[in-house]
Amino acid sequence: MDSNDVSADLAHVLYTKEEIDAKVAELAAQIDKDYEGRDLLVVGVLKGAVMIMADLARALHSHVTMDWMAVSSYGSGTTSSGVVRILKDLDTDLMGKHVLIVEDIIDSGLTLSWLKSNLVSRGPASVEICTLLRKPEAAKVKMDVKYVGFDCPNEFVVGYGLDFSEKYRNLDFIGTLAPHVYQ
Ligand SMILES: O=P(O)(O)OC[C@H]1O[C@H](OP(=O)(O)OP(=O)(O)O)[C@H](O)[C@@H]1O
Ligand code: HPA
Ligand SMILES: [Mg+2]
Repeated sequence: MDSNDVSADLAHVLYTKEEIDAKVAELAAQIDKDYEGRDLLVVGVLKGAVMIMADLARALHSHVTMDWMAVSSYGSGTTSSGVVRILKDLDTDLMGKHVLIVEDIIDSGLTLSWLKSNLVSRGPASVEICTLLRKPEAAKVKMDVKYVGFDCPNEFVVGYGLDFSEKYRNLDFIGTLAPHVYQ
């Protein structure tokens, strides 16, 4: 095998490109329906949400504007520190806007629960959450999430925006990392 082949670092494929594409189309159709007649601001959470944002935004038929926020709670490890830092704030004033936060994953839920209350405090008309993945067994806080792609196993996952030490974000599928990579 090519020593540069990333597939050697993966234990299992959880969601193929085709499964992700179908799920994103499903989420977009539901969002279009729910926000019919309303302008929507989609907020992508850098960097993990780049792939889902790009694909979801293109699948939406509603009028949307896009903005980005960068927060970090993981650094280079595999567990959340719980300390959320804003690395880049929004350029948009949220007052009176319908906001949809778009995330790649809800793991402990600490990042999004902090982010949601931060955005709610800015006076928007509404704030909802769309996440491609959620780990129900890892939840440390209870959160109301309107749009969920897949409930996934409580394992460290990579691909389609999700990284381990900044690697594997570019995979077009999602898989679990082989233990030898992080142990
Ligand atoms: O539910 P939680 O346990 O808080 O974890 C989820 C968050 O962690 C990851 O971001 P990370 O901080 O690794 O930054 P990144 O998006 O740049 O990879 C992921 O993209 C979510 O934002
Ligand atoms: O399982 C994960 N993989 C990659 N990044 C993450 N951030 C939170 N959970 C994860
Ligand atoms: Mg990360």
